[in-house]
Amino acid sequence: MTATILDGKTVSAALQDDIAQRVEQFKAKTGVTPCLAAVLVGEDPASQVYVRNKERACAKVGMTSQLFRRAEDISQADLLALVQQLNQDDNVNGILVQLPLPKHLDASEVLDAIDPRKDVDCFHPSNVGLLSQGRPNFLPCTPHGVVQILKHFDLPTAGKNVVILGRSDIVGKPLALMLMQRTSQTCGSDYANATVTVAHSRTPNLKELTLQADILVAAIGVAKFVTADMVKPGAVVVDVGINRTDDGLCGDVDYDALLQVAGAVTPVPGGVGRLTVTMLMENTLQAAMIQAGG
Ligand SMILES: NC(=O)C1=CN([C@@H]2O[C@H](COP(=O)(O)OP(=O)(O)OC[C@H]3O[C@@H](n4cnc5c(N)ncnc54)[C@H](OP(=O)(O)O)[C@@H]3O)[C@@H](O)[C@H]2O)C=CC1
Ligand SMILES: Nc1nc(=O)c2c([nH]1)NC[C@@H]1CN(c3ccc(C(=O)N[C@@H](CCC(=O)O)C(=O)O)cc3)C=[N+]21
Repeated sequence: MTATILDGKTVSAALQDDIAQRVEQFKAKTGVTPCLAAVLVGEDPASQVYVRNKERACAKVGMTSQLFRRAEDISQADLLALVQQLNQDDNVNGILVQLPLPKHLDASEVLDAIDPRKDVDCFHPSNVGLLSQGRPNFLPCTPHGVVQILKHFDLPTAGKNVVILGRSDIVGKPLALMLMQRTSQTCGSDYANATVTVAHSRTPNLKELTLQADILVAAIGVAKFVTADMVKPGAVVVDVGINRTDDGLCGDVDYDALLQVAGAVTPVPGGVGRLTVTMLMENTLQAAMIQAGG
């Protein structure tokens, strides 16, 4: 058996064409060009990849992007002041503060300071609350990207056992929230209604769990952690990991070995990461529309 490769590039290109058209219409109607501001403190490698690809994608769909690079040793007060400045800037529709932030900074305080209407990452407590209640304002980019890939390849989640490795606020937790709902805001009830298990570093007997998964999502940040013996034959494997190794970028799953076992698998690069960027473009357009009054 050779797994279907869930190519994120095709999915992303189709969605970006649609976003570009809606950006064009929005511009024609309002005269406003949606603008995304990203704040990058220090030099986290995964963030560098993200920042580069975001700038390209903004240009592609007809939006503007601004990057605010700050030194590793920026103070909490200076970073909060930057966020306030972007909150108040009417030309900025979306604000994204790259994570992780250096250890001396209080990330929660910084993320809480972002105007919820510009919170394109969906990190603000009010946006997370709305998401958990099934009435989201923004959908978090990476989890939304995972759902869009599954939809594109006609792999519904309803009634399926989904096992998510990782419980972070950026991937594992919001993805679990989305998939356990009765319906997905963008993809309907077939792309929700899963039975979700979330595993983490304190989960014993991980392999017993992963072997139960119809859909296995890896988001832990450990290169090639998921091996072929952990996957049920025919299962769908979604690899969210972005790890930099001597051989380039690689995900959290042993991709080559899994091709012989899984029914379908996302590559890294060229998988979920592409969709994260694209769903960020979608959220920036949504933010601009909300700020323009509907
Ligand atoms: N493709 C994309 O668009 C994106 C990719 N990423 C990538 O995804 C990966 C995960 O990112 P993120 O969620 O931010 O990571 P975090 O480091 O915030 O969280 C990692 C999670 O994995 C768990 N974990 C770590 N090691 C193990 C293990 N050996 N067994 C079981 N669970 C484990 C941790 O458990 P515990 O909670 O107990 O510590 C934690 O819940 C990274 O490679 C990151 O670069 C991130 C965002 C977007
Ligand atoms: N506030 C915040 N929000 C995030 O969503 C966030 C973050 N901080 N910090 C870093 C992680 C990581 N992340 C990636 C997104 C896209 C690619 C991406 O474009 N990946 C391409 C890479 C292609 C390439 O250039 O080689 C791919 O996988 O095909 C990678 C990584 C978002 N993150």
